[in-house]
Amino acid sequence: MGRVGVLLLNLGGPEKLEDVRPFLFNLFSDPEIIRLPVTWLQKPLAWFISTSRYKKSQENYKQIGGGSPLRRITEEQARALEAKLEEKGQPAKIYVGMRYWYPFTEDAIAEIKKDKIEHLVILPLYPQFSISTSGSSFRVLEGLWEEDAALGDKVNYSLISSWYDRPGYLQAMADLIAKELDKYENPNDVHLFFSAHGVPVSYVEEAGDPYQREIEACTSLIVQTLNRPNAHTLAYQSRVGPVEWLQPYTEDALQELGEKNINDVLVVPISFVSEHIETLQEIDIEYREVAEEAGIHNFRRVPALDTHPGFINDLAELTIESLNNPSQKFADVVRPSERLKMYPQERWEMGITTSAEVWNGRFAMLGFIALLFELFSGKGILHAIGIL
Ligand SMILES: C=CC1=C(C)c2cc3[nH]c(cc4nc(cc5[nH]c(cc1n2)c(C)c5CCC(=O)O)C(CCC(=O)O)=C4C)c(C)c3C=C
Ligand SMILES: [Fe+2]
Repeated sequence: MGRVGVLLLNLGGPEKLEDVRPFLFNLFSDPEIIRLPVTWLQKPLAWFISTSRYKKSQENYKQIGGGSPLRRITEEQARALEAKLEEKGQPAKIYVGMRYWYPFTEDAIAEIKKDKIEHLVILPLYPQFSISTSGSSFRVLEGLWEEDAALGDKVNYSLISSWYDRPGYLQAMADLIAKELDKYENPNDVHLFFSAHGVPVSYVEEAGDPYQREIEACTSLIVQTLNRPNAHTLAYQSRVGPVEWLQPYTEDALQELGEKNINDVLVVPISFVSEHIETLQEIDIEYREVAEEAGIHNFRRVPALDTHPGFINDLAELTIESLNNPSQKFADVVRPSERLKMYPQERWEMGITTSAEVWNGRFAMLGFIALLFELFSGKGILHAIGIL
């Protein structure tokens, strides 16, 4: 076999407070995150949302030390995987490609070309597939392959779309949970609270995203592997915007546990394998407050896998299996139809409803864009009637 590379895909995160706004702009420019009926509105909308959201988001990053640890942890995972592959007799160079911040996926591919890699394993660091995460990174890669015939000719790639059911990963998760459970006075009485990152319902119901199915299957498999008598709940966190996301929402599920007088809750984050803002800030700070208010006073969390040896070993085995077996290609991966509007919600309801708010938002945005246009061009209705 010729030169082997592994491309680890991840979301990326702002490393400094000044990065937050351009990071959010990149995120909301992605049509797999927000899709509008007219493509030319995508960038103005991304500008509008990132501008209105970044201060609040900066406050959250301030609470975790001023930036995301995602790049550092992903690079540590890359080094650990490289060492494990070497140990297993399958040397490979590992690359990190982030979707919304440095090092970008495009830069990783430029390195891969420069290094003359012949076999590339594309491995997203998301255990479950979603159109909004692995799917979005695959789209970027597919575009690069289409643009550059030399890539297709020289780099033989192997795509892994999800791996939530791997026994090594499940065992690593079960080990982490068991270790935390055993720190409680009565481990069997602790309620396990699986918290997954949410996605809008339309992704699953209209675009056919397998994410919810994979999250549910993953939760059941972890519970089976753990093999303890603890009760458990699955809920979805990190909702953004006015549309309906997967339910139950984490805050509602915590409220419900509080009403049932459950005091010992252990949160298990399952959509992501590294510590990041949604574990360190959202769960550890925001949801802890929600839990306290709901009467849950012993609220703890299982740490993310990061460079857990069993997990890294499983990634190495997955890489070797993928090199030896034919795998999926970009065209095999679930994608929404180009015409599908994934946000905001389309169903109309009367009264002060989500739909009404969405339409208000749309009109406000159009008005805002028209105002910007007038300010820059000096032409328009406000000039005509003498207001500007
Ligand atoms: C499997 C994990 C993730 C899914 C699914 C996902 C979907 C998704 N996310 C947003 C909006 C935001 N995500 C943000 C940060 C963020 N998202 C994930 C993972 C998933 N997102 C991670 C790991 C991170 C954090 C990176 C870090 O900095 O540590 C943010 C920015 C943070 C904030 O301002 O709150 C936004 C916004 C949408 C809309 C979406 C599905 C459509
Ligand atoms: Fe997200």
